[in-house]
Amino acid sequence: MTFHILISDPLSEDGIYPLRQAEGMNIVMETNLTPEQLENRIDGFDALLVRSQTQVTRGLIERASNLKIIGRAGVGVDNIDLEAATEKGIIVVNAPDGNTNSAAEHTIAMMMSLARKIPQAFHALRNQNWDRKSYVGVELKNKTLGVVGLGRIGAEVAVRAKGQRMNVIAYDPFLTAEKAEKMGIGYGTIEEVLKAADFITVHTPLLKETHHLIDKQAFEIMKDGVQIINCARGGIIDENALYEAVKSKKVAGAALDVFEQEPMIDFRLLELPEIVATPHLGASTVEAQESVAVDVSMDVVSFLTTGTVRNSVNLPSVPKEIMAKIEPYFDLAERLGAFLTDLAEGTATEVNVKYSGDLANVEVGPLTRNMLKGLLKRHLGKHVNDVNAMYLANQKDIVVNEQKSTEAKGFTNLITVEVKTAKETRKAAGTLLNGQGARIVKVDDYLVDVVPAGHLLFIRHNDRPGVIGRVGTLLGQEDVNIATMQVGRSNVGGDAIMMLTIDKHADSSSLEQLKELSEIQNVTQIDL
Ligand SMILES: NC(=O)c1ccc[n+]([C@@H]2O[C@H](COP(=O)([O-])OP(=O)(O)OC[C@H]3O[C@@H](n4cnc5c(N)ncnc54)[C@H](O)[C@@H]3O)[C@@H](O)[C@H]2O)c1
Ligand SMILES: O=C(O)CC[C@@H](O)C(=O)O
Repeated sequence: MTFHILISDPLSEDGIYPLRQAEGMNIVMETNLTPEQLENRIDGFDALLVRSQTQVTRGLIERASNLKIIGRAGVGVDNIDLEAATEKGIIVVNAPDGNTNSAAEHTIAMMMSLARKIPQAFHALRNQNWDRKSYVGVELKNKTLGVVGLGRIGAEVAVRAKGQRMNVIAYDPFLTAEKAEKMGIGYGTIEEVLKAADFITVHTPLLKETHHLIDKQAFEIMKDGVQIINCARGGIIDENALYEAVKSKKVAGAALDVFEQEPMIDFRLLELPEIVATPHLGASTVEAQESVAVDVSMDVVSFLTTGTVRNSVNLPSVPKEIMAKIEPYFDLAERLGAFLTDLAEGTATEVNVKYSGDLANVEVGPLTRNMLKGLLKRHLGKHVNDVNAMYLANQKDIVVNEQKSTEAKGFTNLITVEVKTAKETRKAAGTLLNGQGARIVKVDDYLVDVVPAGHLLFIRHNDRPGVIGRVGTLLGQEDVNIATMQVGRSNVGGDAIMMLTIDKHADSSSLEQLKELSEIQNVTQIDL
């Protein structure tokens, strides 16, 4: 089998070694495509690898009929329409750690350039202007650095700033007093940080909540003569507000690596002598580029060949040791979902899944997603997968509830799925028998023992003598061979069920004839 991989932004050749080395990978590197050319090119590719330049829009995703995975060689995924990818069942992976050090070093380099006006002085010197008066800087020592967003990069910047003997104060919604104390830094609300700092550096992702986090009001509460660094994402700082704040001398200087519109940046900003800038170079080191490309290439190979990834953005990652425990149940969960979608009449409105016994102590989200995949696939088609199953269930207004219990009714593990539709509520439970594979052990309130595979007939009937014989005879006449049969009843002469495994799919006329037999209430065929 060959997988087709398109790389649309420049990636380190050493970094894509895991892709080159893996078998069956057809790698196409086209890094100069316009958005229109990319839309025309994408169809047929299984994987797309990008950095921050390629805009992976809904339009592009819609044209990618075969795309399974998008790899972002870097951290920020704001250039990828995550909702559109999730909707289409495309997994998005990134490389969250590979460029942390480079971005932190770049931030410090930018802060020092700003403090000592190095780019401006160099520019003057290049123009043969030996000017020492205009470029008097300030020391970092004993100044306060305000860090907004103390994640991977923010924390590395804080550590390095302390090395410059700066006082560091940070704001991050997840920053605790213990963590701040351990790092030897102060912490406060965003307002407290903005008020206290001589230098401010932002390290949040660009989200709805962080868009223009630093706006006109934010500048107003800062110290006069504050200096600002943005090596995170354009858009966190409102560029118009920054322009005005620099013009009015409220802000003494700003160092920008990222811009609201890249590469078409607002060049007005660069006309201000107080601003130093680089063209999104935070991660542009040999080491970072190799590292992020290796990370993302490894995840792409792993996903295409084994279906597992380490750094998914739109699918919760499950630790390896937990995955090893739950993976054997994936197939059972999916088959239970498929079984119930055939068994229950009407459209599902609520699905309740109960995990019992051994499964009560593990992360079961991936099992629920597999069950939903089985449940939805019948009606929504093959594109339903682990990535979009929960999303699609929400979209279809299906309420999904998970429950756990240590009590498994004599089984070591049990998955019970109850599906409610407008017409009825149906239930099935399955278990994984040690060494013998999966079994459905209960349908509604009847105990059974059926391998959840192949063609099944579930028949409800009145418990009367001769019904089983008539069903067997009719199926024989229709050339449908019965492989196994289970029977059960609520009480003598009451409601009863038959669960048959048959060797081939029974055609609709055979099913109609079965339904017409006396004492038969209902016949459902299930193909697993
Ligand atoms: N310039 C570059 O080339 C470059 C390179 C790498 C990363 N980045 C960017 O740097 C940023 C940080 O990356 P990271 O790897 O440290 O991410 P991260 O996820 O480790 O850290 C982000 C932090 O921001 C915090 N945060 C979220 N909303 C916040 C808010 N409203 N106020 C304060 N804090 C908030 C989060 O809690 C988290 O701790 C991202 O935007 C990333 O895209 C840029
Ligand atoms: O691709 C790049 O060089 C930028 C990467 C950086 O912005 C990131 O978010 O990881």
